[in-house]
Amino acid sequence: MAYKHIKVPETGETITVNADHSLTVPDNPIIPFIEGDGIGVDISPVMIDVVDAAVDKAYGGDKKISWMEIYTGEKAAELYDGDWFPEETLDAIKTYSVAIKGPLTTPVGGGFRSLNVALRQELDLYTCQRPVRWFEGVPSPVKNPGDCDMVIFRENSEDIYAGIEYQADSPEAKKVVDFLRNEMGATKIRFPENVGIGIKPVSEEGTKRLVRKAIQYAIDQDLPSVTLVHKGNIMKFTEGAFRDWGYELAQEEFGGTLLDGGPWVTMKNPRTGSDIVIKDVIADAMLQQILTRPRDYSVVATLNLNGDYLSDALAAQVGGIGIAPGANLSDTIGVFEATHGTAPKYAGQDKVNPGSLILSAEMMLRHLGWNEAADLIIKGMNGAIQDKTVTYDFERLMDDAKLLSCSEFGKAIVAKM
Ligand SMILES: NC(=O)C1=CN([C@@H]2O[C@H](COP(=O)(O)OP(=O)(O)OC[C@H]3O[C@@H](n4cnc5c(N)ncnc54)[C@H](OP(=O)(O)O)[C@@H]3O)[C@@H](O)[C@H]2O)C=CC1
Ligand SMILES: O=C(O)CCC(=O)C(=O)O
Ligand SMILES: [Mg+2]
Repeated sequence: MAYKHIKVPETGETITVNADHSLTVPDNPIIPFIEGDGIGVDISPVMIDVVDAAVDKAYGGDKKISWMEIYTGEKAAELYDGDWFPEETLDAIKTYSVAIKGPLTTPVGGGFRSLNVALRQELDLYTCQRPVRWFEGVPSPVKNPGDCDMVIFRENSEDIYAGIEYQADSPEAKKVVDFLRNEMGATKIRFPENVGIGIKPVSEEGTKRLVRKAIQYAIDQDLPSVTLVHKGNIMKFTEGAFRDWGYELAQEEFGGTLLDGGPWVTMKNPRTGSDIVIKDVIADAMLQQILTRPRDYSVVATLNLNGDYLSDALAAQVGGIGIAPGANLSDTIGVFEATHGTAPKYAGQDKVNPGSLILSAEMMLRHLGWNEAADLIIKGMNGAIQDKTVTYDFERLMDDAKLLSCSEFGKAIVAKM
């Protein structure tokens, strides 16, 4: 395909997705990357260097990634005459099936809607998978950070992130308010004359496909529980329905049965025979449970906004969003990205922790089946942290640590592979 600004590497092949959604990965796959805004310029090149070193060391030159830059955000706006979200970026991700991205800026209160959310929606990347684990030696605000070992499955395509919102005083908001009051009998809009309105769609299909992924992950990794996190006591037909559909799915598709009359469900792992409990926790209680009883939680399935909050809260428990990775997944496409944003005050200073994006790449390598290279990244990360050669975010909380720049930390990881 001829692109306007994307340069397809001269060497490299396309990853193919098979009918059963498995991947056929050539030894020299083309992988598109978005550098990202803000600190993207710092962390993306370091991620690429670390991944290249891990792949080279693991396979002695038999495998190699051909990186292909694609554009969204500020760099796209410059290249594509003000188009922040070029169509050919989406085309490239669809063609090459696996991509990785740096963070993208979203203005608050007005301006364009999130490009990150738009990517997830346009490509139907309905699962946001964010593992939360502690690396020995990483400074943490809690006493036993190692007790926190969870994987968040955040629904990534629905909820208030759908962006159906009407500004206060706009004709649209007035129309919706009139409809709600006059046709739906809504009497509890406290200030109907001057109110912004947001709509929160949550569907059975959207919920079940996410919870299915979470339960399947618990089966594949032989984990003891899946916790549905919701605010269903207040938002009964959206968050409450999420819980009910989750329990329903566990029974209908995974042979689960009610535990002591319900609502919790228990099921056998069909692979290992061990018990998996499907349980639920209301979202506010969950935010204290993760601090007081983290060992009770393993896989977490939740809605979009709860998942956003939980991701950063859990990341803080194991050392911060400097090492919080993630993947956005559809059934056929994977776009890997850090949990953090563009941290604009640090942009271009070669200062921040590239760990989140590097660990997102580590997830990407496992997605490709390149586990040997992924293992080397973990080994390198562990080694650099144990040597106390770290970026500012860890150094400021550690005794006797050596402060490294973003790029130096990447080199320290490579040296420890
Ligand atoms: N997926 C994406 O692309 C995301 C994009 N965003 C966007 O990013 C922009 C900025 O958002 P903001 O709320 O400030 O959140 P950020 O995650 O960008 O930054 C918040 C704070 O987190 C810490 N931090 C972030 N990244 C790193 C890192 N790599 N290493 C070390 N510390 C880090 C810094 O803490 P400290 O000050 O303590 O050093 C930073 O000030 C917004 O436009 C937002 O919409 C936000 C989240 C995700
Ligand atoms: O899109 C954004 O700007 C923020 C997204 C975000 O916070 C997240 O995905 O965790
Ligand atoms: Mg977030």
